[in-house]
Amino acid sequence: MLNESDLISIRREFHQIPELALHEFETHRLLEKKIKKMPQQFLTIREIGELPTALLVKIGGSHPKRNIGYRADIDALPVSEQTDTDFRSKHEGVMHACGHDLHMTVALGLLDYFANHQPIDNLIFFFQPAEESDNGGKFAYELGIFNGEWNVDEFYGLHDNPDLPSGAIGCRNGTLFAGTTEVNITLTGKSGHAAYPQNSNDMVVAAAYLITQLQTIVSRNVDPIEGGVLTLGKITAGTIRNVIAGTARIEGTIRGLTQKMILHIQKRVREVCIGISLSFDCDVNVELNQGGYLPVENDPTLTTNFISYMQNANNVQFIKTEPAMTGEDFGYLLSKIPGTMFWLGVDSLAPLHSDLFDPNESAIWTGIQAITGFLNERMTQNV
Ligand SMILES: CC(=O)N[C@@H](CCC[C@H](N)C(=O)O)C(=O)O
Repeated sequence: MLNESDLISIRREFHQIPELALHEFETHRLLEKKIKKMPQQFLTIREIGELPTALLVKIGGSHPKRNIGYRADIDALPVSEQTDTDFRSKHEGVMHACGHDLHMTVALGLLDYFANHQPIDNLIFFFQPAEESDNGGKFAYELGIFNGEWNVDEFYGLHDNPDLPSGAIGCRNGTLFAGTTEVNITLTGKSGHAAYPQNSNDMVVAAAYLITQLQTIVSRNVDPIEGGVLTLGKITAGTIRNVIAGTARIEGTIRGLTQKMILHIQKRVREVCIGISLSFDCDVNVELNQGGYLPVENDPTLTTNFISYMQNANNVQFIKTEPAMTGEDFGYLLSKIPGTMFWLGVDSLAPLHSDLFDPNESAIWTGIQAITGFLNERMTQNV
């Protein structure tokens, strides 16, 4: 069986080979390599042709009453790692800045445990591509991969949390994560010579005003008690200092804990863009709902059961958490299959998505102990 040192080494292997959504080929191969080293008596590996970097693994139970699913996302982010660790990313411009390397390692630890200790129920592990973008979970579900003998009766999954103590389990009933909408805005004016601004329509200036006005939506049009987020994470405009940019592109994301709030922010984004179009006499094209994620809604019954176990387990530090404005495409799977998403504390000084993100690896072993304990308890229950 894998011990804590083995698992930390595995995490570091994954950390060095981060890959973007739907391009997790090296990661897929490493997952397969690790899984094939485990006892194969109860274990079945399934490839998915239309989603080649995904992996499904079933552990056959001794007296199965249900199929319990566990999901780990496997993709990374376009971030240039700035940590000075000796196992930093070998893929320039790509980093596991959201801790999905740690998610995979916890899942492998669980899989290894149950490959060595046959569970009562069937367990189905889903190593999922494309959480950060491209809706990997929804794509997989719509392929029908959970049909037939691979159906999942209840689904569990975690996300690492840099603000919780290492190894702590955080959770709440109801909404855990926000819903999201990706925002793409293209401004089209008229390019020209830097020395003759009167003959052009400068989209750098229009974009600057647009961003400033968009950032009044949350501060002036949203109930601060309910909250909402509009982040404009990427802007591209211009090619060189002495050419006036005829186009600009802004990419961002909307977050809200209710669909009503998300639609309200979407409406204001469109209205502000119309205003800029008029005031700068330019075309402003707005694309919304690209890759939007549903809020993560925890199933009341299963989550009450999960929280009850974690609150009473001797080896678990449980923390009841507030809703978060992070998105997670696990929200789609939980809209189809009841289950629970929860946090695993990793005590990182740098936040998620930071180029200095550095989770405490002790969380891996602690998390695996807590989750195996919960799953073993769950499989003895007749509800
Ligand atoms: C846990 C986490 O960081 N999730 C991502 C999900 C991204 C959703 C989508 N691509 C968007 O940007 O809205 C997050 O940024 O919260």
